[in-house]
Amino acid sequence: MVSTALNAATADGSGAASDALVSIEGLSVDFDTGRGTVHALRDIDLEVPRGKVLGLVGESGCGKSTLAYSLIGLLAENARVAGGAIRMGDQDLTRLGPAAWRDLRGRRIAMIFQDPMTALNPVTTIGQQMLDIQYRDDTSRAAKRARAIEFLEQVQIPDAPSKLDVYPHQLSGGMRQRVCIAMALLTQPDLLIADEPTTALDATLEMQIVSLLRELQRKFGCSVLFVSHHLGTVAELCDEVAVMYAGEVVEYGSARAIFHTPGHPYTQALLDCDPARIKDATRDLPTIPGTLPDLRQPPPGCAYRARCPHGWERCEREHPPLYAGDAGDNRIRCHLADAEEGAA
Ligand SMILES: Nc1ncnc2c1ncn2[C@@H]1O[C@H](COP(=O)(O)OP(=O)(O)OP(=O)(O)O)[C@@H](O)[C@H]1O
Repeated sequence: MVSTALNAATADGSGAASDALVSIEGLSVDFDTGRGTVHALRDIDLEVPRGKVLGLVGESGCGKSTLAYSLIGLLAENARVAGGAIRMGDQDLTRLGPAAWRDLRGRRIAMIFQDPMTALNPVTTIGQQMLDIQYRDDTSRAAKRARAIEFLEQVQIPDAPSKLDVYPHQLSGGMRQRVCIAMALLTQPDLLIADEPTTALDATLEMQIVSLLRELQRKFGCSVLFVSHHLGTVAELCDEVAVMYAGEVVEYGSARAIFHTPGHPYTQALLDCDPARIKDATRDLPTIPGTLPDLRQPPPGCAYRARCPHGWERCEREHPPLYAGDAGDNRIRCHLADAEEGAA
């Protein structure tokens, strides 16, 4: 079956009907700074498939968090949507005002953060915070309390009723992140955004949280946007993957295509640098030579050109569109994938 995330960007631009929960269409986001405008997202086309996990990977500074925060209306004050739309149902999220966002956020779209303390109020008990989230529900306090306990049990917190009375600092980091997941799922959102949710945890806890997320995503049927540096975690958890570079999506497709037949030289380089894939433990960890371009002045042509081992003159001159990849269910922003170029 063709991946749902691909339907909006069919090579011929026909935009076949798809089962996307969210369609990001030509989204561009700028940050205004005293030293110029940072073009953090440039013409992003992507779909978050309904009931699946979409992974977002790429080097630090490529725009992953900006994309994630765009989807929940939490961009920094100096951010500006410079173009495009984020469609969810009949709404364009880029046009929502504060009241509409308050209605949507936490109810239909929820987020878990890298540092659970970002989301938890340090001076309020876990129980009170979980009651507060249910303020819209027309149920008794006892029913809300029971639901809070039920969700703490869903995230496998032992002796859940007793945890309602504790403060966040009384829990371990792993337990705090479980509480955040319980709080995020409490309103049964359609979309859960997870921005590096396991980075602060050790490897064992990371795997526990990832398998918990997978189990809960299947149970609740929500869509998940999972932002991570850890390719192994993304491979474990995600159905589809978007690879970002310098504010653009440079490749996307099924996790199978991205990890087994990567088409973009940048995706290949990312995989080559993944510590989990390097068999020879005595070797120094390889890195991708060069640095991200200055996003105040993104280069014309291919943004990866200066670091790419394959680049040629066309890459400097012509910005590559998303071409269909060999895997059949991936799209690649690289002239190497241009079938006509190959045929020439
Ligand atoms: N508030 C801001 N003002 C100015 N520039 C910003 C702001 N927030 C992010 N940026 C810039 O936008 C670009 C994208 O940043 P973003 O945080 O989205 O990347 P990222 O891929 O999530 O990185 P990381 O993995 O380190 O979180 C970077 O060049 C970053 O410096």
